[in-house]
Amino acid sequence: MPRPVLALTSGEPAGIGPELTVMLAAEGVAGVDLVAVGDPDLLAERAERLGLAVEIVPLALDEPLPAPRPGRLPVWPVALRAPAPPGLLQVANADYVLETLDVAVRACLAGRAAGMVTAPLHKGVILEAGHAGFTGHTEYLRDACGVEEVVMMLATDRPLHATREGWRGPGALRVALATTHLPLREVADAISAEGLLRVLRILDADLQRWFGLLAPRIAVCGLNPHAGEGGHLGREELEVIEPALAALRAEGLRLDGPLPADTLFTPRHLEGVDAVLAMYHDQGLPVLKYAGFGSAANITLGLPLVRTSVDHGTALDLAGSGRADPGSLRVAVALAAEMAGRDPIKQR
Ligand SMILES: NC(=O)c1ccc[n+]([C@@H]2O[C@H](COP(=O)([O-])OP(=O)(O)OC[C@H]3O[C@@H](n4cnc5c(N)ncnc54)[C@H](O)[C@@H]3O)[C@@H](O)[C@H]2O)c1
Ligand SMILES: N[C@H](C(=O)O)[C@H](O)COP(=O)(O)O
Repeated sequence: MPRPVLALTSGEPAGIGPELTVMLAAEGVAGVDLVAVGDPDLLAERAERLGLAVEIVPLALDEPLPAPRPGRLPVWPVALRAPAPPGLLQVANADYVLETLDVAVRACLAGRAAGMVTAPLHKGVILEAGHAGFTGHTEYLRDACGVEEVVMMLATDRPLHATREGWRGPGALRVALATTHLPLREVADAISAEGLLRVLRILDADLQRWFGLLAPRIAVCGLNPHAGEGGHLGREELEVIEPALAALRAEGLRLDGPLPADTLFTPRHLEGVDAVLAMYHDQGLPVLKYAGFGSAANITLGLPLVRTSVDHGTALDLAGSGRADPGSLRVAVALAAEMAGRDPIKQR
């Protein structure tokens, strides 16, 4: 089987993305043709700063890739708009970051890459550059691919309580989100039965498609403490979540809940569960990151392409220091390669 080509966008240029990219290139990735998307001079500078011997090979999208070897990094070039010293965000480089995503999407949709892996970007600086409404890769890729709904899911291969096979197997912890990046004040209003139907259908379908989990079992969190305490602590469970789950059960989905989130994330309740749907970002992701920060990956479900990402942000405090841990990037690349090899449906 040919090695999958993966496009690795190097992320916010002032953050740790460029140095993680060259770290990975220096150590090499078995079984994958990794092509960075970013500024070749920036990547060369970060490699030199870290004392890494990395041969940067700029290429046009349609040029053949050189034979992969540790220390060689093919790059689909995108030019920085302004110098990018580590740790110092430049509004002028927001368009550079978005262009790297556009190039990777183009490569995937044209069949040049089997998937994309993204190093972290900085949402704030992209908003400051005038891209109103920007909320992250997830929704940007949804729009770039022309689909209506996507789902953010993080998975870790080292869950705290796992006893078995990691993120590939039944011991994995996978947490998907019903809502992503919005102020907490707006969360309750953003949860609708229609939205839950869309999210859970995508989650169910893509756990099968990308993870090979037939008839996955999904545990759904309530929104309120104790899942609303029978309506005394909020009525969203009774009026929104339960009706949506009932409709989906009638379609054959295997759903538990809505369950109190605090006890759902305990070993006994996670037993046999393939994924948890949390109602909002900080209901689900702190648990996931506590269990596996540094060895987890972020996956966008619902896209016509493979996209994985790291479990962390731009870490401006570490940028340029060489102290950032490339563990999550390794996991994101390995998972993207596995997903690309599994997909039986090339296009939705
Ligand atoms: N995939 C993504 O693009 C992504 C993911 C998360 C956050 N972000 C963005 O990153 C920016 C900064 O977010 P934040 O400060 O909340 O989170 P962060 O992950 O950048 O940093 C949180 C803490 O974790 C540490 N850390 C992060 N990555 C590390 C690594 N690889 N090795 C060692 N330590 C690491 C940092 O030094 C910091 O102390 C924000 O704009 C946020 O939106 C992007
Ligand atoms: N919520 C994600 C996390 O905490 O890791 C993250 O911000 C990434 O979001 P995008 O993949 O949409 O950029």
